[in-house]
Amino acid sequence: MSAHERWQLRYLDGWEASFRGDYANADTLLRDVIGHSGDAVLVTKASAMLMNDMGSNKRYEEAFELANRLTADLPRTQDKLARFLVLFYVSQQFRRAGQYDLAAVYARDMMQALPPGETSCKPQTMLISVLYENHKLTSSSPELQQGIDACQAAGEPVYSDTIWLVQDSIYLDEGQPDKAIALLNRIAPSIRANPSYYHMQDARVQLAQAYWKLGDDGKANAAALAALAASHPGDIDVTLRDAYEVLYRVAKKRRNASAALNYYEHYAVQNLGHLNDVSARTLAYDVAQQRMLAQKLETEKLSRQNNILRLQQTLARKTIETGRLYIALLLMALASVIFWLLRIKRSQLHFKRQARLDGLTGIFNHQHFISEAQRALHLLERRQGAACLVFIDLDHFKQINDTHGHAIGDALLKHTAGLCKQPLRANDLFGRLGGEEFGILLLGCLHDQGLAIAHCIRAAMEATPLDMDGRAIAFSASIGVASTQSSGFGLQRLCREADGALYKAKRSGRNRVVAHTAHEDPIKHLQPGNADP
Ligand SMILES: Nc1nc2c(ncn2[C@@H]2O[C@H](COP(=O)(O)OP(=O)(O)OP(=O)(O)O)[C@@H](O)[C@H]2O)c(=O)[nH]1
Repeated sequence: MSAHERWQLRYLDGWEASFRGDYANADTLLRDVIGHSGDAVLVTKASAMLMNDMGSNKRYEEAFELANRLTADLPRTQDKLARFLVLFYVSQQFRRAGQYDLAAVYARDMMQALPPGETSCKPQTMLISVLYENHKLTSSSPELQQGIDACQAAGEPVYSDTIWLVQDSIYLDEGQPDKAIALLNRIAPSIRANPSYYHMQDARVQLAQAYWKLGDDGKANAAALAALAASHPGDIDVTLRDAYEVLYRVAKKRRNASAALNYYEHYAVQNLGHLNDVSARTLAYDVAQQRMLAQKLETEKLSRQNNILRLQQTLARKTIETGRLYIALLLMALASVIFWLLRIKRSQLHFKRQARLDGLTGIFNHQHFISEAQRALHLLERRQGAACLVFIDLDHFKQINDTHGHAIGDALLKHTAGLCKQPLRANDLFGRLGGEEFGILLLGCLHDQGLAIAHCIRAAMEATPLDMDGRAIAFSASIGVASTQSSGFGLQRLCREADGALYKAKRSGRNRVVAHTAHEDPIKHLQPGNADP
């Protein structure tokens, strides 16, 4: 057998044990199925069976709690047979507790989805029992005949007998004992053919009651005694109570006081037992309902707490998200501030650089050249280095301007700057001192080296006229040189002496280099191309 088949068999064993009245064994088997089979349908069927057994064993509280669980699970119970069983036993359970409206609802539910092989016989029988106990039937109610027809058509004689016995009780309640006897006689063969302890007892007691009402004390007595004889010792039930009542009344009528007292005592015991049972069932139902309500309230409380927790979590998440958003915004703001600061810094640097440079030639302007030269000389002095200051002034530049125009003059200034740069090293300083005058500070350069560079520049100018659309514009420059070796590191002095040398170069005929010398007659006019010794 497969695992499923083994559990199915275990459930059937439980059912059989229950049917036999072996409730202890049935309890074990059914609980095993409920706890371990893992089969939802079997679990539902076994639970319904267990609940019915509990009811039969007067374990009402457990039975009602199980009933509540089963009814709560009903919407999820899809299997038709399992659902049918649950409804059947639950309806019976609620009827026992006097909850007739609920019991009727479940009995009617049974008819809505009949499982294969089932008819409306059982649900109708259940409904008739409920309606009868709720005093909602008369002997002419159509439900009775409809139920009997359904059960006869379905071949369910036990259930037909149940309905007939209900009808018989109604005849007795309505004061029609002759009809009750006639009906009992009519159904007696069926009851005998399908013996059920409860039906037999019901039939005997109802017969006793009917004969008593008709005044046939002998037959009433005999029927009641037959019911007692068939009962189990210690049984407490409503039929025995009714049987003792008939016996008591007959004995009393016969003025048999001791028998009457004896039967009355039995009657009282049965009646008390019955009443106790009824109140136990009602109480158990109430307790189960209260527990369910308490559980519901607890569940609602937990669910409310869960909702609060969920809301708190959502709030915390939102707070984190908002925090992240703020951080992101802050970072973005910071990034844009940094970006703008960098841009500002860049343009500041650009403007600063622009402010240091000469707009036409791109070399240092006068002011920057002087400040840089000062700084460099200061450093050089500490290192005991040497430098040469070279002043260059274009010759007759006014004339060039006048002859060729101011634009050509500008182009020549740029051309001059380009030529001057050629022999310079990276750390040499070069600036435009104004108009057509340029200054160069040759760093790390001895007097002779400076002179050689100055010659080189002058020669380059002479040899490289400005080319303007094929027109060669010749030009020259006069150059004055001063060296730290003879003039010291003071810029002012250096400038003065370089300027003096330049002046001498101009005065001695231009296009030449003159070096400042410390001798009394330092001026030596150098012819173009000749170096100052
Ligand atoms: N094109 C142009 N001319 C300028 C600029 N700055 C000054 N000049 C001109 O340069 C000329 C300088 O003339 P001067 O100081 O008389 O000197 P020079 O004509 O070179 O004569 P010497 O220096 O004695 O040889 C003036 O005509 C100025 O207008 C400039 O940026 N561009």
